Amino acid sequence: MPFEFIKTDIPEVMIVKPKVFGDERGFFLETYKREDFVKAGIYKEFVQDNHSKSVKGVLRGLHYQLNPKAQGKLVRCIKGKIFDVAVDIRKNSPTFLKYVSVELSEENKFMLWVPEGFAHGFLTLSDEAEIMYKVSGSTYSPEHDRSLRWNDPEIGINWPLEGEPILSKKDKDAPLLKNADINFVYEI
Ligand SMILES: Cc1cn([C@H]2C[C@H](O)[C@@H](COP(=O)(O)OP(=O)(O)O[C@H]3O[C@H](C)C(=O)[C@H](O)[C@H]3O)O2)c(=O)[nH]c1=O
Repeated sequence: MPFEFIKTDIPEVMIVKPKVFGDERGFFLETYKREDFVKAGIYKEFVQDNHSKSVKGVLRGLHYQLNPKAQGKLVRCIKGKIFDVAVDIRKNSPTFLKYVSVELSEENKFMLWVPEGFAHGFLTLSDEAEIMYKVSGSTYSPEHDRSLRWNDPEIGINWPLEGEPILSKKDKDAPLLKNADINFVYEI
């Protein structure tokens, strides 16, 4: 099995550890294989691939797209290191507002599966970091794109910050949860 699916404190959120084949030339790894991910319960079709680069201290998030354009994300860091976070924002979920955080890096090659119904964000820990992530469910829909304040005390993410983060205007002005537009409902 080329992937190890590691459970987290939130059942739907998984850390995916790919099998890395190293040799004197470098390395090879499979970064996605539908049959293995379906077996692990990640069955939604991927419809878009994204790639972003950030300098140290950049914090992107917390972002999500509203239903019916919700997105799942399979995130990996191909250069540098990030502190990646998935927050459960599904109303009446037993893990509502709980979050999973994990360091994803060029080194560890770990991936984080962020399902629909979760807000996603990350802090850039290395001088530069590049992430590539597969998106399931819906393609980008600006009308459904939403932000949630990165440091909302109701969520209380313990970001490993060294000073103030570098934020986009959208993220600086993001609403707190109590004012946010969220329409995810937990389904058994
Ligand atoms: C997300 C997205 C953005 N764009 C355009 C819209 C803006 O003109 C520009 C930058 O967008 P934004 O500032 O929203 O990029 P991020 O701050 O990296 O947002 C992403 O970062 C967090 C961590 C996420 O999980 C989401 O994928 C996404 O919200 O790219 C597109 O054309 N397509 C897209 O799918």
